[in-house]
Amino acid sequence: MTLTPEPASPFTARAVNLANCGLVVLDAGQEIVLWNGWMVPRSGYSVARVRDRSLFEVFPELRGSRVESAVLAALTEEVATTVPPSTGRSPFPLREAGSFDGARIEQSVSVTPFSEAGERYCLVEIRDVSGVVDRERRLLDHAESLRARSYVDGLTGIANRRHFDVALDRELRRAQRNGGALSLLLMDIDSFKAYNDHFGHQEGDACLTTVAQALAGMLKRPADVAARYGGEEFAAILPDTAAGPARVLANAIREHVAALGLPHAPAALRPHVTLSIGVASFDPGRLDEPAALIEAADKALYAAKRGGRDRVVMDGEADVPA
Ligand SMILES: Nc1nc2c(ncn2[C@@H]2O[C@H](COP(=O)(O)OP(=O)(O)OP(=O)(O)O)[C@@H](O)[C@H]2O)c(=O)[nH]1
Repeated sequence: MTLTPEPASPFTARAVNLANCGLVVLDAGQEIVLWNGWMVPRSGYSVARVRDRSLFEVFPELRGSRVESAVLAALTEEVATTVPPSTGRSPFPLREAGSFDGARIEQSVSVTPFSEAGERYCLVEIRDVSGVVDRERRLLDHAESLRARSYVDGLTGIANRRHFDVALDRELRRAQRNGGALSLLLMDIDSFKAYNDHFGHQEGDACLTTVAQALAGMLKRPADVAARYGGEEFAAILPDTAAGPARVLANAIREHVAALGLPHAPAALRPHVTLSIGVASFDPGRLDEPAALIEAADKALYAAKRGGRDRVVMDGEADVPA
């Protein structure tokens, strides 16, 4: 099985053929002088097929690859190189033993120069790292899905508070830079304690989810963010939206939620679930930091509650007595 410049002892040949990786030795002319048993079923080439042929004649697609550079560096400069698995194509057209139409195995290739009896050679070791690469891929996918989930509210499926904080900061900076508009809506389900007390906490959760989805459905622009701000409180970040259009949208959201006709508790103001909404808009020098904007929207929301609920109050109207 093994091909060497000098006949290998049966003991050495057996060990080389048992190695759990591809072992290929090239002479100074890049011709194959050793091809171990691991290579045969994975490449489909027997020792006889590769004998005295250049590695690059056997595998023309290696020309111009990192493996060719590594072989040249080893044979001309005696430099050892490891070619790690890459996200692109694996260098050698090797497949699982016995499967010639399956996927290429992922490979880590090292090329090491050595001299023997005044002749220069290089040893090419090819390891099957498919398992490791596969695990890494799955870990990356998992990390990505965890990252995505960490920005989503587990109950309602809309953005969570963390997402809201990041988005508000980003959009405020953008508004600062471009001198653009930005509005923030803070929304609270009216008399939600009564809802929970009457229907139970589970029904309360279902109601929160329905309202959250209804809110998200009302925001049409890609940069708009609908978020669960806290318990039964929601927020909407509306980039490029001045106070006037924000009021119109806030009223549309309020009406849309009311029109869902979700039955409310007898103790509530209306027979159906309603929202109170506070609106504040980016105002350079006054409301240009997240905390200030949130405080203004919260004050407006509080005024909406004091004013009788099921209404929209704008920043600035908040000080008007109910
Ligand atoms: N089911 C459910 N209830 C929640 C959740 N988070 C907060 N709540 C409830 O929401 C209710 C909020 O009540 P309050 O802050 O007293 O306000 P309210 O009854 O909505 O009254 P107003 O806001 O003044 O209209 C509390 O009973 C909380 O327990 C949640 O995740 N699920």
